[in-house]
Amino acid sequence: MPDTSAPAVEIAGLVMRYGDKVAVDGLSLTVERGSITAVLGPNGAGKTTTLETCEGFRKPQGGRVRVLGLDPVAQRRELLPRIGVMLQSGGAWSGVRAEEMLRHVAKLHADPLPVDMLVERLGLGDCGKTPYRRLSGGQQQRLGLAMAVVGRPELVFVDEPTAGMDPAARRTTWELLQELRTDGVTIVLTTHYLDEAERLADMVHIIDRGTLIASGSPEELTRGSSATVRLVVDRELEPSASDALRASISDWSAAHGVDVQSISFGSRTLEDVFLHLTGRELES
Ligand SMILES: Nc1ncnc2c1ncn2[C@@H]1O[C@H](COP(=O)(O)OP(=O)(O)OP(=O)(O)O)[C@@H](O)[C@H]1O
Repeated sequence: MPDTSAPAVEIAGLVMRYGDKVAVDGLSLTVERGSITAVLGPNGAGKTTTLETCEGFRKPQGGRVRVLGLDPVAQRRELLPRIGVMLQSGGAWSGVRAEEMLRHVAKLHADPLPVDMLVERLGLGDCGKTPYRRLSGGQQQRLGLAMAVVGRPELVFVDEPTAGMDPAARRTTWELLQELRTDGVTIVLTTHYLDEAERLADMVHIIDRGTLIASGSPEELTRGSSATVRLVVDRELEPSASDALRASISDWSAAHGVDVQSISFGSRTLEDVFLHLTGRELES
């Protein structure tokens, strides 16, 4: 019987190397069931390597990984029917037509989602007869996502799901991921897009150089401390208004003996969080 009480993913002290290069350096994190969890980090942070280890494509060189309570390498046959995987690229034969590929994958599953519904939902109708190699990058991504979810998995791993997509395709993809979560599917995605993590994820794990540097909901991570005052107004301020505000705050602070360390207009974002923690920009 599957263990339904175990977290969706448990990673404890994971170490992964390529030769001398340490790609994942003692990473520990947990993914709760039914959540959308984003693993956020810059290029080369170790996101894909971590995902590939969870998917059973790589064996941990140190530490322990459990997915739905199972060892992804030793219990791969048991795990595979319960997870969906969207790779960063590829995953289909170059000459196969998009819809044909999806129907083929659907047939591998006991109770697949209706292919027509997925084709329609992901806007793949126009390119259903197009060979895979002629699809645009965004279309290949959407087909990859459809292939990952067609088997009604409990847990889906998606690597950079919207990389290279136009804004409309990104929105469609986000909506589909949110619908899956509503249906109880757990989603683990990697991204280096801050807005994607902020808009979509219930939980964000920020990793850098193979190590976890912060975890929390987007609200928790961007909240700041009680020493941070955030003023939200209902319209854009003209430059003169922010000058006047600055002057008033400065007068008030002087009168109350408060030392204002910084005033910023606009909110703290995950980019600020990353910069604060690492001293580097995420999307450089
Ligand atoms: N097959 C490989 N051989 C050697 N080094 C590798 C290999 N795959 C990844 N690396 C290195 O391991 C580190 C982590 O790579 P990984 O792809 O896991 O990071 P990532 O966070 O997914 O990056 P990206 O956003 O660019 O995909 C990087 O320094 C990368 O260059």
